[in-house]
Amino acid sequence: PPCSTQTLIILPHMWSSTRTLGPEKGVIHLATAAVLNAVWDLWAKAVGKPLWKLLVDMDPKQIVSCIDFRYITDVLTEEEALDMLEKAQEGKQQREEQMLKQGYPAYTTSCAWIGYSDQQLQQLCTDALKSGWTKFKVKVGADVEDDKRRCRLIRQMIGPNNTLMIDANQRWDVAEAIRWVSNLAEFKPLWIEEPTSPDDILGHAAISKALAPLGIGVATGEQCHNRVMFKQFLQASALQFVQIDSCRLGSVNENLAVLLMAHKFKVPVCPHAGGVGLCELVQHLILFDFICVSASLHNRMCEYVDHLHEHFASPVVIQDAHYMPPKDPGFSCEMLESSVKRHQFPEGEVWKMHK
Ligand SMILES: C[C@H](O)[C@@H](O)CC(=O)C(=O)O
Repeated sequence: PPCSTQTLIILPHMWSSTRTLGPEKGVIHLATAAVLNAVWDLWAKAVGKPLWKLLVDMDPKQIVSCIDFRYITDVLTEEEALDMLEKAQEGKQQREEQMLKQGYPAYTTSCAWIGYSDQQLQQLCTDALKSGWTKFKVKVGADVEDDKRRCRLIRQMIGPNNTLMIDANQRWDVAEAIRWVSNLAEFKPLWIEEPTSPDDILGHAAISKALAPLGIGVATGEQCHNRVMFKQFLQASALQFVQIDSCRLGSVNENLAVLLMAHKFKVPVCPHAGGVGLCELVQHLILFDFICVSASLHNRMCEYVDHLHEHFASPVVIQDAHYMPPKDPGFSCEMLESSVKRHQFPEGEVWKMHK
């Protein structure tokens, strides 16, 4: 491969040299993550495997060697991680075959962005139900009466047995979040996503405790910048759904640490994928999670949004609301040259059109 495992081990430790610009957060962390994601893409391409298969075929010791355990050994040691991975070897082949056959369950965010008219909601929901979707996420937080109307509309359309989640994108303070979500409890959301600041771990814990009697969980993670924050969210029982992001965390390496910590705390991972290319990348990580870590699909689902896939050389394949495992070698992150050219700032035609 273009880089040995050794390289993937050393690179995370390079981060410590940029600690004044982070550490392990902000643009430095995002940029380092992008470089490492590219290295994982090259490695998978070099061995002719989609990344999920490269990870699944790796020995547990090799997986563990890619993880930086600094700052998380109080909840997950290298020995515990290895033990978990070795235990999950049992049934691995069957789970891989299950994924190849049925794919990984997904939910859609594409029916209910804030600002859609009721007619749009109804049409998009109708079309999604016809395509086999059973899990729907509704954006909330602008106006509580508007949220009630939209959630009522969606719940009426999808029925009582399908799954509804709500997402506030960090809108509220803690008390406001509890009040607002309690007003939406009648629609039985499985989770409230990003109810408050993504940095407020104890705030999430208070919201989680207050909403538990209503059967509503807390989901967060798309803006959670590193494994140390996820560790504390898990320690504080501040979330019931871990929403890893393939580009926010320090690449595959740090996502591996979070998948294992979530498994240790028995908290399901439901990845964030609401931005360009995020579906393409994170599908690899959640396939690895099911096949080699959690071995469970209970309360687990990967986000899907239906935009911008046309810009990728290996766009996601969704069948009956499931992510079908990628077949092309790599991390599915290669963008079409034509798309890159058109969107190149400031000479690309997309920019010239708006002059
Ligand atoms: C586009 C951003 O990722 C965000 O707005 C989407 C989001 O919060 C989600 O998909 O969840």
